Amino acid sequence: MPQKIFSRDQWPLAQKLAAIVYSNPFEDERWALEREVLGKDYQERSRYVVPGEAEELLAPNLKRRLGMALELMEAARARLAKVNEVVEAERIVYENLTHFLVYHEFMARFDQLIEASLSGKPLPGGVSFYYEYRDRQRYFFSAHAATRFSPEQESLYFALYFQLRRAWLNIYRYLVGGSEAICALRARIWNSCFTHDMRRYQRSLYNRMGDSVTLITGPSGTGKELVARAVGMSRFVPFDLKAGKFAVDFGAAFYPLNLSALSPTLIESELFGHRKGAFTGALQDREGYLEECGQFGTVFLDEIGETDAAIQVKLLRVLQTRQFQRLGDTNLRPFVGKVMAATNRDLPEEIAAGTFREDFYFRLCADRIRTPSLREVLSGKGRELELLVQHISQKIAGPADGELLAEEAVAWIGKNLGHAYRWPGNFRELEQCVRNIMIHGGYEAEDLGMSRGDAERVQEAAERALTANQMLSRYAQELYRRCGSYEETARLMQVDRRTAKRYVVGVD
Ligand SMILES: Nc1ncnc2c1ncn2[C@@H]1O[C@H](COP(=O)(O)OP(=O)(O)OP(=O)(O)O)[C@@H](O)[C@H]1O
Repeated sequence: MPQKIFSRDQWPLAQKLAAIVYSNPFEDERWALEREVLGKDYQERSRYVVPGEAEELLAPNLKRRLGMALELMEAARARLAKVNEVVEAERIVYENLTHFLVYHEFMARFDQLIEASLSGKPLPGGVSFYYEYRDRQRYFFSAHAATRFSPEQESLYFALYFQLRRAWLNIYRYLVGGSEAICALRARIWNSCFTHDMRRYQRSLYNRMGDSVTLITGPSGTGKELVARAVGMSRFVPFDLKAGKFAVDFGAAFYPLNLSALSPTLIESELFGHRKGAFTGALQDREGYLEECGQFGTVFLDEIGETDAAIQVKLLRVLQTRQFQRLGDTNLRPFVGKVMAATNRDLPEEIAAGTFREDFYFRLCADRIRTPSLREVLSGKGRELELLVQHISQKIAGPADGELLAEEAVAWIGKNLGHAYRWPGNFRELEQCVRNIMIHGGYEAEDLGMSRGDAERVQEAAERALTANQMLSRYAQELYRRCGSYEETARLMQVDRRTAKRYVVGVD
């Protein structure tokens, strides 16, 4: 007969503490759970955090939760040693809380590994603290046969929690902001790493996520590449027990390729690799990214909406069969990594226009993430603009002058652009705006006055005697190019979506 290891009073608390550990840290429900557990002691967290700020701001209740969990676990451990059979649900919570405690004890050590890898200098000599970590797990797990694990399982847990820490830091490190839109984006990225069910992920999905392609869409300059890096660098990497280190260096396992910047032959050669002599200039055999990236790597196909039909077919085949050939070679080679793709185009619209293959699209969209426009990010309450400008100013002017530059830039933007400015270049434009303010004391916004592009268009209209409809069509095409969606184009033109599309596709 299975027996309980948590007392009747402790059990609800133990369950909730474990649920927090396995919930998405960027979702509101998780914080609601924390509030429930801590009651009047709960401290609100700051959403407005830029990378590098103290962790306590993000997780102000962590110490208290750790204290509570440790107390429960010591009592449960003593009971566990005395029972023959343990209730399964309690065993699971006991295991979950062990991970929670041990992970936090070793977090700083994980951070050292992460920093080293991101700085391009992974620590030599493997992971020295692995056995300390394992022994601390064993302190709790060895209390009963039901919670003892094989060495492989122990190292799997170690690798999973290293992944957890990487994901957490990567998401915060790259994406700045505390608006609803950015918080929702962070939560979405977390799901792309661990799914919405982290217990299932830990049980069975951790080494299957490479099978799902992640597609990132959103207007230009909204951080699609940042998102791709955050997901790609947060993939599961197993710990090699024999070698005493992780199977690959996560910091070197991300392979970005901008498809709009390269010719079709170069794209193929970069992705698929080639045999010596496959084309002029192919002086020796070469591995492509699909091969080089290996099982734990990620190939990021940026600007996927710009690829020509032939490449779309080839990529579709890779995703369907998980095999490919080097250029000029007949051998089929397996592709075992993950693919991510990004575009600012509206792919369903591209499909309707016949420029993007539908079957390819449905191979790409197993997991979709949309990055919000800067206008959307700034539309909520709060001091989001200040926060973003501060982040940018620190980056470009350094710690000594960052603060001052930020104040100057926020004041300038408030006075000259105001809330109505729509930031067509999104985050990238904001960066350039701050730089201009630093260099020239001001910024010539695209929406202010007539930009050179607009002037040229007016001149063209006059010379070629464009009709009003043709003129509108040029304008609509320009808007569509910048924002990538018919909805947004329609909103900016203040017409309905069908009309906007008619102008974009062309009325003459
Ligand atoms: N939320 C954000 N937090 C911090 N930096 C951001 C954010 N969004 C965008 N950026 C910055 O904006 C710039 C553009 O980002 P990125 O290149 O990832 O955009 P993109 O969406 O891939 O653009 P494109 O479609 O033109 O390729 C980068 O310098 C990036 O660091």
